Amino acid sequence: MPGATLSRIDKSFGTVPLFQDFDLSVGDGEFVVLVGPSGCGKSTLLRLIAGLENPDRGEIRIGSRRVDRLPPGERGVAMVFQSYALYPQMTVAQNIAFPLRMAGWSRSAVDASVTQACELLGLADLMDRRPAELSGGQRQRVAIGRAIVREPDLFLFDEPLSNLDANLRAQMRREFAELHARLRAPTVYVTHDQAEAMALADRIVLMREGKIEQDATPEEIYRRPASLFAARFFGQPPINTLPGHIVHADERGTQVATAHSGESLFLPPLRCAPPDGQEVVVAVRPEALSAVADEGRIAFASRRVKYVEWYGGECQVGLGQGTDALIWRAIGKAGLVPGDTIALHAAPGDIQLFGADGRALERPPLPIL
Ligand SMILES: Nc1ncnc2c1ncn2[C@@H]1O[C@H](COP(=O)(O)OP(=O)(O)OP(=O)(O)O)[C@@H](O)[C@H]1O
Repeated sequence: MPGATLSRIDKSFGTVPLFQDFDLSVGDGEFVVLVGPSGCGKSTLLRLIAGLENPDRGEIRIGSRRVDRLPPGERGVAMVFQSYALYPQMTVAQNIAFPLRMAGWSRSAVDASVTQACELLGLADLMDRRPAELSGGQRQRVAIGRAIVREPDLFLFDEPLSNLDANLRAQMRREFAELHARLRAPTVYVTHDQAEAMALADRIVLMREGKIEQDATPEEIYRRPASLFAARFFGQPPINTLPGHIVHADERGTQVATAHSGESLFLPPLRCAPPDGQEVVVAVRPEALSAVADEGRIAFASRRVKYVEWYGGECQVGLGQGTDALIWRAIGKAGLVPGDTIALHAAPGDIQLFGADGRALERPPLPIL
C-alpha cells in the first residue's frame, strides 16, 4: 500500500506557530509511532493528515495523490480515536457497516466485508451486540473494524488503547501488531506509552515543540538517542546521567572523567574530535550496569547503596548522592543492603556522551545485535 508524505508544512493557531517547514514520510506498509510530551503537536499532525485541520502552507500526499485540499472523506484515511465513537443504538455489525453504507456499497458487499472484519478481529460471536454490552477492548476492536472495512490507504490512530487497563492494553498491543503484520497498511499511531511505541513501531518519531527530535528505529532511539531529551524520554527508571569532561579524544579512543567522583572511563573513538576539557554528560541505562567485571565491560563507578527495591524478578538499587546518584536495575535480588559499597561495570558501547547543547557526541554506527 502507498505511504504518505508531509512536505514543508506550516501550521499556526492564531499567532502561535506550531509547525514550521515540517516534513514527515511514512513508507509503504510502515508503522510509524509518534511520541512526545503533551502539546508537542502529535494530535494536530494526525488531524492535518485526516483533513480535520488545514495547514497554512505545505503539501500532504497519500500515496501519489495530493490530498491537502480534499475534504476528509476523500482522502482515503481512516482515523481511530481514544474515545471509540461508536453509535450506541447500533449493533457491532451495524457500527462496522456504517461507513460502507454511507459510501453506497451494495448490501451483499457490505455484509461480506463486515463478516470478514469481524472474523479478523475476533468479533464474529458479538456481531449482534450493542456497544454497552461489550468490554473496552471489544469496543476498541469494533472501532478498528469500522476503520478496516473502508480499506483506507492510511490508518491514523490517536492513543487508541489509553482507555484500557494495563493487561488489556498489553493484549490489544499484540493484536495491533498481528493485525498490522496481516494488513501491512501504512499507519501513523500516536501514544503516550513508551512500551507501546517500542513494541509496535517500525519507526519512532519523537516530537518536541512542533519539531522532530529524532526519527529512528526503536532500537536506535533507545540505544543511540540523538539527544539527552530523547535519552530521557525512553526507559524506566530513566537513564543515569553524570556530569563530566573529555580528558582526551583521538582515533584510538575517548578518555572521559566524571566530575564529582572522578571516575576515568576509556570509551570507543568518536566521529567528532571534541577538544580536551570539553564538558559532557555521561549517560548509561540502569539495566546496562552490572556487578560482573568481564572482558566486555569496563569499571564504571563505585557507590554506596542507598536503597534496594525488590519487584520479584528484578530489583532497583539506588546508589550515591546528588549529582553522583545512580540507579541500577539488577536481575534477581542483587544481595545488597543499604550501606554496602558496590563496583559497577558497563560495556563501553552502552555509555553515551552528550555535549553541553544536549546533543549526542557522534559515534560510529550501531552494531547489529
Ligand atoms: N484548535 C486549536 N486552537 C488553538 N490551539 C490549538 C488547537 N489545537 C491544538 N492547539 C495547540 O497546539 C499545540 C499542540 O496540540 P496537540 O493536541 O497537537 O498536542 P499533542 O502532542 O497531541 O498533546 P497531547 O499529548 O496532550 O494530546 C498545543 O499547544 C495546543 O494547545
